[in-house]
Amino acid sequence: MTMDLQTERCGVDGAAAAARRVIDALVRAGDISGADMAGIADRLNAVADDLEAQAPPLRDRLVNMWRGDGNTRHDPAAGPENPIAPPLAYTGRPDGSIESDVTLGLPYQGPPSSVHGGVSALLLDHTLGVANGWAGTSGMTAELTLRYHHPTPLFEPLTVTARQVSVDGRKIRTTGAIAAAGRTCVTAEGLFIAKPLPRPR
Ligand SMILES: CCCCC/C=C\C/C=C\C/C=C\C/C=C\CCCC(=O)SCCNC(=O)CCNC(=O)[C@H](O)C(C)(C)COP(=O)(O)OP(=O)(O)OC[C@H]1O[C@@H](n2cnc3c(N)ncnc32)[C@H](O)[C@@H]1OP(=O)(O)O
Repeated sequence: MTMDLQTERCGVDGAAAAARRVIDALVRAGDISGADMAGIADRLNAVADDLEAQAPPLRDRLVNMWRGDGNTRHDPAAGPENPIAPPLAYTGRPDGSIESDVTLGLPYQGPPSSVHGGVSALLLDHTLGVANGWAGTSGMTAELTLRYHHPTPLFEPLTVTARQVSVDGRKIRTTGAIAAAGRTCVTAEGLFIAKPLPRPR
């Protein structure tokens, strides 16, 4: 049996998805488009003014972000309420592995038509962390070693996988990979140190 690791949906998801569309469309359009960028900047600033005027105190939002004890919804890799997250949606498997299918567009570009190496590192760091959560022993990333075997393509389905390999005292070792069309593009090995951090309450 597998399990969908996404948490409950809530209202900000729709606005975050729209913001994600805007980011993608802006990067896609650029200054060679005929778009009225000054007018678009005014409209986007008006949206930001509205949100800023209604935002709760930062402390309240932090408490809200860290409610519950499971996966969070705000992180920059899988957070459905964070517009800079693609976002990854995980499936956890009984063998301890987790998997996410994602296609990345121009905002994540590094080399031509390829995923930025730092973006791959972000996605793998987070995915290894979620694999630790799925396995039941989580920690802080102490070391993350990446090997970039082949360019990771934009605009094509990618599979991001991870699994916890061992727990030795406080040291947790976890591996993961990003593959495209069955070809491994990036592999990761992480050392995590178990260290409970209190959630803001
Ligand atoms: C990650 C928690 C998030 C909270 C989530 C809550 C619930 C989880 C539920 C589901 C999970 C879902 C999502 C999570 C997804 C993603 C997670 C994102 C991960 C991150 O984005 S995380 C940010 C980046 N990360 C940091 O910001 C770390 C900064 N750093 C420190 O906070 C400390 O540095 C720390 C804690 C690493 C160690 O500090 P410390 O004082 O606790 O440990 P200490 O020094 O006592 O060492 C004990 C033994 O570990 C060895 N050791 C220590 N560090 C080592 C290293 N670098 N390399 C090799 N070995 C090392 C020592 O050599 C000793 O080994 P020995 O016992 O053999 O002597």
